[in-house]
Amino acid sequence: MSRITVLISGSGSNLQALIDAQAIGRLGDGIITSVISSSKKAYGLERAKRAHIPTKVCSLYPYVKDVPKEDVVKRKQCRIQFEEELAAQILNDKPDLIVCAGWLLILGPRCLSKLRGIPIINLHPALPGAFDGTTHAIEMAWKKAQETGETLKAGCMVHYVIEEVDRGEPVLLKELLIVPGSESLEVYEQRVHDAEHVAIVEATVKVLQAQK
Ligand SMILES: Nc1nc2c(c(=O)[nH]1)N[C@@H](CN(C=O)c1ccc(C(=O)N[C@@H](CCC(=O)O)C(=O)O)cc1)CN2
Ligand SMILES: NCC(=O)N[C@@H]1O[C@H](COP(=O)([O-])[O-])[C@@H](O)[C@H]1O
Repeated sequence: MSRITVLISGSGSNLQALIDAQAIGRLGDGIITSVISSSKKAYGLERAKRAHIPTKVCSLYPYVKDVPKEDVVKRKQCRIQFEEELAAQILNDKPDLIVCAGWLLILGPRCLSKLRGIPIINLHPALPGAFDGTTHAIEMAWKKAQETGETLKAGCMVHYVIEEVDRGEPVLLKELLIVPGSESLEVYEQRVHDAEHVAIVEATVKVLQAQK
Protein backbone atom coordinates (compact mmCIF):
# COMPACT_ATOMS: atom_id res chain seq x y z
CA MET A 1 0.00 0.00 0.00
CA SER A 2 1.20 3.52 -0.85
CA ARG A 3 0.06 6.04 1.73
CA ILE A 4 -0.96 9.43 0.31
CA THR A 5 -1.34 12.62 2.35
CA VAL A 6 -3.25 15.40 0.57
CA LEU A 7 -2.77 19.04 1.59
CA ILE A 8 -5.66 21.41 0.90
CA SER A 9 -6.78 24.93 1.73
CA GLY A 10 -10.19 25.32 0.10
CA SER A 11 -12.97 23.67 -1.88
CA GLY A 12 -11.11 20.40 -2.38
CA SER A 13 -12.43 19.60 -5.86
CA ASN A 14 -9.02 18.15 -6.74
CA LEU A 15 -9.05 16.12 -3.53
CA GLN A 16 -12.46 14.88 -4.65
CA ALA A 17 -10.98 13.84 -7.99
CA LEU A 18 -8.40 11.77 -6.09
CA ILE A 19 -11.06 10.29 -3.79
CA ASP A 20 -13.19 9.32 -6.79
CA ALA A 21 -10.17 7.86 -8.58
CA GLN A 22 -9.26 5.78 -5.53
CA ALA A 23 -12.84 4.51 -5.29
CA ILE A 24 -12.63 2.96 -8.77
CA GLY A 25 -9.14 1.55 -8.25
CA ARG A 26 -7.47 4.14 -10.49
CA LEU A 27 -4.74 4.85 -7.91
CA GLY A 28 -3.58 1.23 -7.78
CA ASP A 29 -2.35 0.56 -4.26
CA GLY A 30 -2.45 4.27 -3.47
CA ILE A 31 -4.65 5.10 -0.50
CA ILE A 32 -5.44 8.60 0.73
CA THR A 33 -4.72 8.11 4.42
CA SER A 34 -4.72 11.72 5.57
CA VAL A 35 -6.03 15.12 4.53
CA ILE A 36 -4.48 18.19 6.12
CA SER A 37 -6.03 21.61 5.61
CA SER A 38 -4.48 25.00 6.26
CA SER A 39 -7.98 26.28 6.98
CA LYS A 40 -10.66 24.94 9.31
CA LYS A 41 -13.26 26.37 6.91
CA ALA A 42 -12.09 24.36 3.90
CA TYR A 43 -14.96 22.50 2.27
CA GLY A 44 -12.41 19.87 1.32
CA LEU A 45 -12.54 18.74 4.97
CA GLU A 46 -16.21 17.81 4.43
CA ARG A 47 -15.27 15.87 1.30
CA ALA A 48 -12.63 13.94 3.26
CA LYS A 49 -15.00 13.18 6.14
CA ARG A 50 -17.63 11.89 3.70
CA ALA A 51 -14.95 9.55 2.37
CA HIS A 52 -13.98 8.49 5.92
CA ILE A 53 -10.47 9.93 5.52
CA PRO A 54 -8.82 11.22 8.73
CA THR A 55 -8.41 14.99 8.67
CA LYS A 56 -6.29 17.56 10.48
CA VAL A 57 -6.17 21.34 10.39
CA CYS A 58 -2.76 23.00 10.44
CA SER A 59 -3.37 26.72 10.32
CA LEU A 60 -0.66 29.36 10.25
CA TYR A 61 -3.06 31.93 11.69
CA PRO A 62 -2.82 31.01 15.41
CA TYR A 63 0.96 31.25 15.20
CA VAL A 64 1.04 34.79 13.75
CA LYS A 65 -2.29 36.40 14.76
CA ASP A 66 -0.83 38.29 17.71
CA VAL A 67 2.39 39.32 15.95
CA PRO A 68 2.40 42.72 14.21
CA LYS A 69 3.12 42.49 10.47
CA GLU A 70 5.98 44.91 11.04
CA ASP A 71 7.70 42.46 13.40
CA VAL A 72 9.28 40.53 10.55
CA VAL A 73 11.77 38.65 12.74
CA LYS A 74 9.11 37.43 15.17
CA ARG A 75 6.74 36.46 12.34
CA LYS A 76 9.50 34.47 10.70
CA GLN A 77 10.16 32.66 13.98
CA CYS A 78 6.44 31.91 14.35
CA ARG A 79 6.28 30.66 10.77
CA ILE A 80 9.15 28.29 11.46
CA GLN A 81 7.30 26.99 14.53
CA PHE A 82 4.26 26.43 12.30
CA GLU A 83 6.34 24.57 9.76
CA GLU A 84 7.84 22.34 12.46
CA GLU A 85 4.34 21.43 13.61
CA LEU A 86 3.08 20.94 10.05
CA ALA A 87 5.98 18.62 9.25
CA ALA A 88 5.38 16.65 12.44
CA GLN A 89 1.69 16.28 11.61
CA ILE A 90 2.50 15.11 8.09
CA LEU A 91 5.19 12.66 9.24
CA ASN A 92 2.84 11.26 11.86
CA ASP A 93 0.89 9.59 9.08
CA LYS A 94 4.00 8.14 7.40
CA PRO A 95 3.11 9.16 3.82
CA ASP A 96 4.79 7.70 0.76
CA LEU A 97 3.57 10.67 -1.28
CA ILE A 98 2.39 14.18 -0.39
CA VAL A 99 0.01 15.91 -2.82
CA CYS A 100 -0.54 19.68 -2.59
CA ALA A 101 -4.04 20.06 -4.04
CA GLY A 102 -4.82 23.72 -3.62
CA TRP A 103 -2.51 24.11 -0.60
CA LEU A 104 -2.05 27.84 -0.36
CA LEU A 105 1.02 28.13 1.84
CA ILE A 106 4.63 28.15 0.78
CA LEU A 107 6.51 25.23 2.34
CA GLY A 108 9.66 26.73 3.77
CA PRO A 109 13.11 25.10 4.02
CA ARG A 110 12.56 23.95 7.59
CA CYS A 111 9.45 22.03 6.62
CA LEU A 112 10.95 20.66 3.40
CA SER A 113 14.08 19.48 5.21
CA LYS A 114 12.00 17.44 7.65
CA LEU A 115 10.08 15.90 4.74
CA ARG A 116 13.21 15.12 2.73
CA GLY A 117 12.94 11.77 1.00
CA ILE A 118 9.15 11.93 0.61
CA PRO A 119 8.05 13.07 -2.87
CA ILE A 120 5.86 16.16 -2.75
CA ILE A 121 3.87 17.23 -5.81
CA ASN A 122 1.83 20.36 -6.39
CA LEU A 123 -0.96 21.29 -8.76
CA HIS A 124 -0.53 24.72 -10.31
CA PRO A 125 -2.96 26.30 -12.78
CA ALA A 126 -0.26 27.51 -15.17
CA LEU A 127 2.56 26.10 -17.29
CA PRO A 128 6.21 25.98 -16.22
CA GLY A 129 7.75 29.42 -15.91
CA ALA A 130 4.44 31.23 -16.30
CA PHE A 131 2.87 32.97 -13.33
CA ASP A 132 5.04 31.15 -10.80
CA GLY A 133 4.45 31.76 -7.14
CA THR A 134 0.98 33.18 -7.46
CA THR A 135 -2.42 32.02 -6.32
CA HIS A 136 -4.11 33.97 -9.15
CA ALA A 137 -2.53 32.31 -12.20
CA ILE A 138 -5.83 31.53 -13.95
CA GLU A 139 -6.99 35.14 -13.95
CA MET A 140 -3.53 36.43 -14.84
CA ALA A 141 -3.26 34.15 -17.86
CA TRP A 142 -6.72 35.01 -19.15
CA LYS A 143 -6.13 38.76 -18.70
CA LYS A 144 -2.74 38.53 -20.47
CA ALA A 145 -4.41 37.02 -23.53
CA GLN A 146 -7.05 39.77 -23.60
CA GLU A 147 -4.43 42.50 -23.18
CA THR A 148 -2.00 41.24 -25.83
CA GLY A 149 -4.74 40.20 -28.25
CA GLU A 150 -2.70 37.10 -29.01
CA THR A 151 -3.60 33.47 -28.44
CA LEU A 152 -1.85 32.34 -25.24
CA LYS A 153 -0.74 28.80 -24.49
CA ALA A 154 -1.73 28.24 -20.86
CA GLY A 155 -3.27 25.44 -18.80
CA CYS A 156 -2.04 23.66 -15.69
CA MET A 157 0.74 21.44 -14.44
CA VAL A 158 1.68 19.14 -11.63
CA HIS A 159 5.27 19.55 -10.51
CA TYR A 160 7.58 18.33 -7.79
CA VAL A 161 7.79 20.73 -4.87
CA ILE A 162 11.18 22.31 -4.18
CA GLU A 163 12.04 25.41 -2.19
CA GLU A 164 11.64 27.69 -5.20
CA VAL A 165 7.89 27.98 -5.61
CA ASP A 166 6.45 26.35 -8.76
CA ARG A 167 9.99 25.75 -10.12
CA GLY A 168 10.18 22.03 -9.42
CA GLU A 169 10.49 19.46 -12.22
CA PRO A 170 7.14 19.06 -13.98
CA VAL A 171 5.41 15.69 -13.62
CA LEU A 172 2.89 16.48 -16.35
CA LEU A 173 1.30 19.40 -18.16
CA LYS A 174 -2.16 20.03 -19.57
CA GLU A 175 -1.97 22.74 -22.23
CA LEU A 176 -4.98 24.93 -22.97
CA LEU A 177 -5.11 27.75 -25.54
CA ILE A 178 -6.72 31.06 -24.60
CA VAL A 179 -8.04 32.83 -27.69
CA PRO A 180 -8.62 36.51 -26.87
CA GLY A 181 -12.30 37.49 -26.89
CA SER A 182 -13.48 33.90 -27.33
CA GLU A 183 -14.52 33.09 -23.79
CA SER A 184 -15.14 34.70 -20.42
CA LEU A 185 -12.73 34.29 -17.51
CA GLU A 186 -15.31 32.01 -15.90
CA VAL A 187 -15.43 29.70 -18.93
CA TYR A 188 -11.63 29.50 -19.13
CA GLU A 189 -11.42 28.90 -15.37
CA GLN A 190 -13.80 25.95 -15.67
CA ARG A 191 -11.70 24.52 -18.51
CA VAL A 192 -8.65 24.75 -16.26
CA HIS A 193 -10.39 23.08 -13.33
CA ASP A 194 -11.64 20.29 -15.59
CA ALA A 195 -8.06 19.74 -16.79
CA GLU A 196 -6.74 19.87 -13.22
CA HIS A 197 -9.09 17.13 -12.08
CA VAL A 198 -7.57 14.84 -14.71
CA ALA A 199 -3.98 16.04 -14.17
CA ILE A 200 -3.96 15.52 -10.40
CA VAL A 201 -4.98 11.86 -10.80
CA GLU A 202 -2.65 11.14 -13.72
CA ALA A 203 0.29 12.76 -11.92
CA THR A 204 -0.37 10.88 -8.69
CA VAL A 205 -0.54 7.58 -10.58
CA LYS A 206 2.66 8.45 -12.47
CA VAL A 207 4.62 9.26 -9.31
CA LEU A 208 3.35 6.20 -7.44
CA GLN A 209 4.35 3.97 -10.37
CA ALA A 210 7.79 5.60 -10.48
CA GLN A 211 8.26 4.62 -6.81
CA LYS A 212 7.79 0.93 -7.57
N1 LIG B 1 8.30 25.47 -1.29
C1 LIG B 1 7.18 25.39 -2.03
N2 LIG B 1 5.99 25.54 -1.45
C2 LIG B 1 4.86 25.46 -2.20
C3 LIG B 1 4.93 25.25 -3.59
C4 LIG B 1 6.21 25.09 -4.18
O1 LIG B 1 6.34 24.87 -5.41
N3 LIG B 1 7.30 25.16 -3.37
N4 LIG B 1 3.75 25.28 -4.35
C5 LIG B 1 2.67 25.99 -3.67
C6 LIG B 1 1.36 26.16 -4.33
N5 LIG B 1 1.33 27.52 -4.88
C7 LIG B 1 1.23 27.60 -6.24
O2 LIG B 1 1.07 26.55 -6.91
C8 LIG B 1 1.40 28.67 -4.06
C9 LIG B 1 0.82 28.64 -2.80
C10 LIG B 1 0.90 29.75 -1.97
C11 LIG B 1 1.57 30.89 -2.38
C12 LIG B 1 1.68 32.06 -1.44
O3 LIG B 1 2.15 33.13 -1.80
N6 LIG B 1 1.25 31.83 -0.20
C13 LIG B 1 1.39 32.88 0.85
C14 LIG B 1 0.06 33.09 1.53
C15 LIG B 1 -0.97 33.49 0.50
C16 LIG B 1 -2.35 33.64 1.16
O4 LIG B 1 -2.46 33.45 2.39
O5 LIG B 1 -3.29 33.95 0.40
C17 LIG B 1 2.36 32.38 1.91
O6 LIG B 1 2.58 31.13 1.98
O7 LIG B 1 2.81 33.24 2.68
C18 LIG B 1 2.16 30.92 -3.63
C19 LIG B 1 2.08 29.81 -4.49
C20 LIG B 1 2.44 25.36 -2.33
N7 LIG B 1 3.64 25.57 -1.57
N1 LIG C 1 -0.76 28.20 -6.72
C1 LIG C 1 -1.62 27.21 -6.14
C2 LIG C 1 -3.00 27.29 -6.75
O1 LIG C 1 -3.41 28.30 -7.29
N2 LIG C 1 -3.74 26.18 -6.61
C3 LIG C 1 -5.07 26.13 -7.17
O2 LIG C 1 -6.03 26.09 -6.12
C4 LIG C 1 -7.20 25.47 -6.64
C5 LIG C 1 -7.66 24.46 -5.64
O3 LIG C 1 -8.94 24.03 -5.97
P1 LIG C 1 -9.66 22.90 -5.07
O4 LIG C 1 -9.54 23.36 -3.63
O5 LIG C 1 -11.07 22.87 -5.58
O6 LIG C 1 -8.93 21.61 -5.32
C6 LIG C 1 -6.82 24.80 -7.96
O7 LIG C 1 -7.30 25.57 -9.04
C7 LIG C 1 -5.31 24.85 -7.92
O8 LIG C 1 -4.71 24.95 -9.20
